[in-house]
Amino acid sequence: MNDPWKRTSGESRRERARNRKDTLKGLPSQPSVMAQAGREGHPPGIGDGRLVSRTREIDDCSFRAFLSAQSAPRVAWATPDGLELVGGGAAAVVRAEGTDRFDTLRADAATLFDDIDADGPPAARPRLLGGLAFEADHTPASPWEGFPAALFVLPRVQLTRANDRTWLSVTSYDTDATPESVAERLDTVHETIADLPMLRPSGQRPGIATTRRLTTNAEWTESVERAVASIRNGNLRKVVLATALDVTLAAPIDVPDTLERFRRTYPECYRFLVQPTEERGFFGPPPERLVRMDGDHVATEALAGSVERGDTPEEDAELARSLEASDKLGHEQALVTDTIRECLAPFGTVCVGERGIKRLSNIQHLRTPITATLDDDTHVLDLVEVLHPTPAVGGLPPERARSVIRETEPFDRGWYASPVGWFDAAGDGEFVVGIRSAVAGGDDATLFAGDGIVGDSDPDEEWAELGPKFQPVLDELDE
Ligand SMILES: C=C(O[C@@H]1C=C(C(=O)O)C=C[C@H]1O)C(=O)O
Repeated sequence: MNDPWKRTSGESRRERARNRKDTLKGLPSQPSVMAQAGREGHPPGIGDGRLVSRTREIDDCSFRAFLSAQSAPRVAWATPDGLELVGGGAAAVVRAEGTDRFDTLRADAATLFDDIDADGPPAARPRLLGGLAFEADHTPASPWEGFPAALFVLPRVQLTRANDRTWLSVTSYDTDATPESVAERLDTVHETIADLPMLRPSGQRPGIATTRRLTTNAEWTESVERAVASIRNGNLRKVVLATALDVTLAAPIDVPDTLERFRRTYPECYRFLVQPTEERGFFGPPPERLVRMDGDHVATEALAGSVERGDTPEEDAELARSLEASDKLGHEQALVTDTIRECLAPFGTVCVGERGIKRLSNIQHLRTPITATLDDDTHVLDLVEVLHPTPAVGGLPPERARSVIRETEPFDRGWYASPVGWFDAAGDGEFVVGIRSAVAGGDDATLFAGDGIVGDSDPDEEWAELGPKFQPVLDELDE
């Protein structure tokens, strides 16, 4: 039988979306596209709504104040090269569970974006923002309540900042959405923006009452030794083992404020927030791009292998040299580069750049830039699906590493180390790897940090390497 989810040669993305949509109409399952702009209790089903988005350029304003004023779902996205998005409420939510979660996302997004009516510049075009859990069979238990296996939000109201310009967008997905009604709502929201204070980050950190490592030093040592033995006897080549840190805060966390402070402390990193409910948000300043797709151009990177920063420029350079000279770290990082190249090869021509150093405020990593030119019509989710998890956060062989992770880690990774980002109606988008991150709300935060383990890893050295990976979020929680 013809499988409507698989691409047949010569079929364009638009045709594929149509075919999938036809298939979806016949499916008895719960619709995963929920329109939430309309009257309560009567969301239009898949394909019933119409996506209408209106955008206008506005004077710059405080994105932090805007984000704070929004009710959940709330999303934020900022790139080191200057694109910033913050959104609140949902015109629509696309969610998916299980092993076919990427198929569901692509199909439902195609339905949502079909027949789209949007004005405004490309920077402010409608995007679905969100992410996925590390594992497809993820179930949202504590601390991940509200986070399904995949969730993307098309914000009802959104601010966009790019090239020193700012836009406000209002979007609706409803049976009776008209350009006029959405434009009217844009007027109303614009008036409220004018009243927002120009908030700077307060510098007021919540403070830490208690911390609890979910893996003890002894357990870590045992896990690393077991992984090393597995690697030495040839069952495994690399596995990234993570640890979690439960933090009880002295006062409730202000996530928008925390996020804003990363702008100054980690300017070379991305910043993101995915907050499906009022209770908890997943956020952080990750340094690592999973993939960016713009038309037929793809950019990604292999980031792995770490060393601390030095106190002086000389010490810093010396540490960088030791990173570049280390056979162990070079091997650990080369596995990531080779795997990414192999994953992308079926999609087009891959070009692996020269390995260098990525310096963050508190750590340095080996980094190889990788680009590709696509042969064919591709959706960024196709690339996310083949790349996640790269051996920078999973391991090799992928399935064996995943089962080692599941058997070893005494906590749920949830969305940690997972793809977080956005995609648009054309299937373009950008995703980071959700590391240097935490899930937090009220007085609780859970932070995550992981390390690549290879045949000559030393448990104590790897344990010491976890500290700098908790540090970005931990520093912002501590008074
Ligand atoms: C897994 C993490 O980071 C990853 C692991 C690295 C390593 O093992 O050296 C370096 C960068 C990241 O790819 C993390 O920060 O939690």
